Amino acid sequence: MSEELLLDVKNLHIAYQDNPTVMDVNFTLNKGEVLAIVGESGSGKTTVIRAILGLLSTGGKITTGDIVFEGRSLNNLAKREWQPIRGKEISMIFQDSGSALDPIQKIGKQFREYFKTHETLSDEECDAKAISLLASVALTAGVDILQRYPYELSGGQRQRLGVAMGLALSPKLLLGDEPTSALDVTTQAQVVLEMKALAKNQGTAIIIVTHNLGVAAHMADKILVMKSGRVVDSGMAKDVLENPSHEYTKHLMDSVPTLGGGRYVE
Ligand SMILES: Nc1ncnc2c1ncn2[C@@H]1O[C@H](COP(=O)(O)OP(=O)(O)OP(=O)(O)O)[C@@H](O)[C@H]1O
Repeated sequence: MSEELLLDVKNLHIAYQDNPTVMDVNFTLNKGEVLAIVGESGSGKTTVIRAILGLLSTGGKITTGDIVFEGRSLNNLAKREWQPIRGKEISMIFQDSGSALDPIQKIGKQFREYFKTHETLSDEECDAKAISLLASVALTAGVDILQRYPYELSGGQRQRLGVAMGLALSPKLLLGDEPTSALDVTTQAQVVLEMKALAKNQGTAIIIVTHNLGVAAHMADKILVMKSGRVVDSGMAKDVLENPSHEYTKHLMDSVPTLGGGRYVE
């Protein structure tokens, strides 16, 4: 794995309507590396990854600190400066990818439009690329899927589609906000593995937000544990899992039925 620095989050503080919500978050991510952010509901995980993509929800603001992506600060970028970054350099997949898709447009058309916002490709080239991406997330009936509407897919298929779309433009960084938590355990395991393999092939780094330490253990090179807006534990996944320094991490560990995420791959 390359040791080249991709993302440097420094002394990050975020407030909603002047209420401090995220305090003093620091971490780095190298190219191709996978980081999992874990922690209880409301601890600030989503806020951190939304800040990276400049998409804090209403009232949210970075009050101190910096987010540096490939040597360039992402703080205070203008809307037009974000356009070439979102999707192409940094993309995001959500808990329910279906909700991010247009319900009244066929999937093939959505892929074409997505590719064409960043590349000059014919319809046929877009379709071929989409089919190959879909195959890499185990959606092998690609031609048929391109003809369907999002609601015509199962939850697991839609999540796979979300992963394929998130990685469609070979971004350098993929942000996943609980991308598998709405799925049953077996499908979760498969989608996690597919996401990791596809990202690895493209050299894409991942930050995945999850409640589930099993998913984190299974996917991540590094883990960041958040509680009440602060980082309470962080480091290489193996070290954090084998030697948690904070009581809260130990408590999270106790709630994973099979250590090391075994349940997710069996
Ligand atoms: N737009 C907003 N305005 C005000 N407060 C907000 C806003 N969005 C989030 N918050 C608050 O910020 C805190 C952190 O929320 P965040 O969604 O980042 O947590 P999380 O760790 O991702 O939680 P979950 O696991 O439940 O998604 C919470 O207390 C939440 O209520």
